Amino acid sequence: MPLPQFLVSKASVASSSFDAIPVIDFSNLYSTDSAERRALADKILDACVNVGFFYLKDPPGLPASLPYDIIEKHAKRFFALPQAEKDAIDIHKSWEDGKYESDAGEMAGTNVWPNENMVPGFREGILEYYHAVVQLGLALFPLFALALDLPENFFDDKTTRPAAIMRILHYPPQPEPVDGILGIGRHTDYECFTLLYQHPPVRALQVQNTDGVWIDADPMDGAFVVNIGDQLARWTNDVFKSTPHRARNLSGQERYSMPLFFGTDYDVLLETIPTCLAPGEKPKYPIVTAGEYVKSRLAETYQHSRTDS
Ligand SMILES: O=C(O)CCC(=O)C(=O)O
Ligand SMILES: [Fe+2]
Repeated sequence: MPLPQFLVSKASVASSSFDAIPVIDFSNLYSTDSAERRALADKILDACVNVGFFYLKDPPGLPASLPYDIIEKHAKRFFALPQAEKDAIDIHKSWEDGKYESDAGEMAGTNVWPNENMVPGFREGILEYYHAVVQLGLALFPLFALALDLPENFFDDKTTRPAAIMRILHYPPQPEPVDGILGIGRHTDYECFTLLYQHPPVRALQVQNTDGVWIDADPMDGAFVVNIGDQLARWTNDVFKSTPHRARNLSGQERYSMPLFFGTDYDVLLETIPTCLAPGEKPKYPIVTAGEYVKSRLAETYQHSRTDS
């Protein structure tokens, strides 16, 4: 059997660190034309190898008004509720060890919803949006596979009930540029990839390049931000970069965002994909299941709050 071709030799690896987040047009995401799919996968490969982030622009079937309306109609009303109402569904109270393995289907763990009378239509609106973005995320797996020189169906049997956890985040204006006090400090995501909606016009997200410089990833009309998480980095022996990022709201206005974190089924082994190893190169990471990995990272995150490291 021929040795798999080492993927990085095919990607165009940049000679210097990135200074902008690449924008990729996804209007032909559902194209069945193999040349168009290859061209899209090549752009994804380039972004994942060199940056670990890209803007996913103009996805079919997901109008920019959908997430916009979710924030305007639902999220703003939810965050404006009295603190006691929000405390009742605090994640520290609802998260229980082991719940991540729940067979609930689309959600990992049990969802806890605010009282319908307090935010009418919240649950229905959020679920409609959630399912639309899950469809979008599932359509990315075959393209990541293609980018990695794997059959497009490589992830199919690994994403039969994938982890797809959505958060709705509210960042009150941050008075001072002090890391770790408000906002999210420097971190990497721990699933395969994240699809992030940022509510315009507030700027807050920054991505750290390999020179340590923070590059702005501002909200862009009609575009989601996609970033590679640690699971895909492990799987690809760091050929795909899981790049540190942070969000600091220094705008003086309220900021809202909605990340959706996509992982594989929790029993899937994260073992190095052969196309990601140069001849003679050894895998960097011990093999663990996706579930063990996420569980250990979640435990870390919720024991300590997220702060700059
Ligand atoms: O709100 C943002 O822009 C980023 C959120 C984020 O990085 C995260 O939740 O992991
Ligand atoms: Fe993140």
